[in-house]
Amino acid sequence: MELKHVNYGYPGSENLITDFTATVPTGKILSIIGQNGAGKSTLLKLLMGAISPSSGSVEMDGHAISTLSSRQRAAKIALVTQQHQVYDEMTVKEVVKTGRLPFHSLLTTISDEEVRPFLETVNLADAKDRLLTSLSGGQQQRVWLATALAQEPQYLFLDEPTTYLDIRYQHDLMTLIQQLNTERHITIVMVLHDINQALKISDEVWLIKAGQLIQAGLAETVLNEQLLSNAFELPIKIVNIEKYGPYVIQLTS
Ligand SMILES: Nc1ncnc2c1ncn2[C@@H]1O[C@H](COP(=O)(O)OP(=O)(O)OP(=O)(O)O)[C@@H](O)[C@H]1O
Repeated sequence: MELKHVNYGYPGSENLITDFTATVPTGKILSIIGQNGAGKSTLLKLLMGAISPSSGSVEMDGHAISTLSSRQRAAKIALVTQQHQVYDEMTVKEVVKTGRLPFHSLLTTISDEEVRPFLETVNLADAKDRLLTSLSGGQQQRVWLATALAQEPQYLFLDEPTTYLDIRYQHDLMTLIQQLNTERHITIVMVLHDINQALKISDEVWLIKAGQLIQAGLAETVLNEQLLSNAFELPIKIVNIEKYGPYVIQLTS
């Protein structure tokens, strides 16, 4: 999947994404890093085909993403975001069944058996009959992940997946994401605010600033003091912690 010379501005706004060219590494974990408002979520929307570039192209397997129907896109790409539709009256298993809709015409034809493996993957099989709203924030996040996995995607996009999660859930989620990548060969694209998490989990990083790519490449190469200080306009130092590796610290008091 790649972006070629992409420009994009929201209707009525100035251009936001500027001449953006980069390739999503197939089968790897990619993190997009940059300041609030830099355009990270907009890049995910462009990659998903949810919005179209004003110029340039977004391609998957050599074809413009815009040529695929929304059902075809949903069978290849799944997204987990913080902005959820309201499903007040739905049980956990019913929510996960919505992830199977690219393969069915009606929700009612999807059996409980069909969604069980996805609930098991996120350790929520026992909660299948509970109302979504009765679960904690961290559990609900896992329901959304199960729903995305039910799409059996080649690409899994996660927009700030660790927001609202405690450090235990964050750790469990990152472990699960790594498993999905290594065992199911799902290409992962994540927007992350925690640079240390990105450094630990990502194969590659896109570092962006004001809608432009500063640098794309291997995580440990891109996440260096100079480029991070430039992207965030803050003094940043990277220290080496024994038995852990590089750790990014921000030097303002
Ligand atoms: N639907 C929209 N209509 C108009 N402007 C938008 C829309 N969505 C986002 N923007 C604007 O585009 C810019 C980039 O937004 P985007 O959500 O892509 O940034 P981001 O890097 O993901 O930010 P954050 O880290 O805060 O989530 C922001 O200035 C935002 O206000």
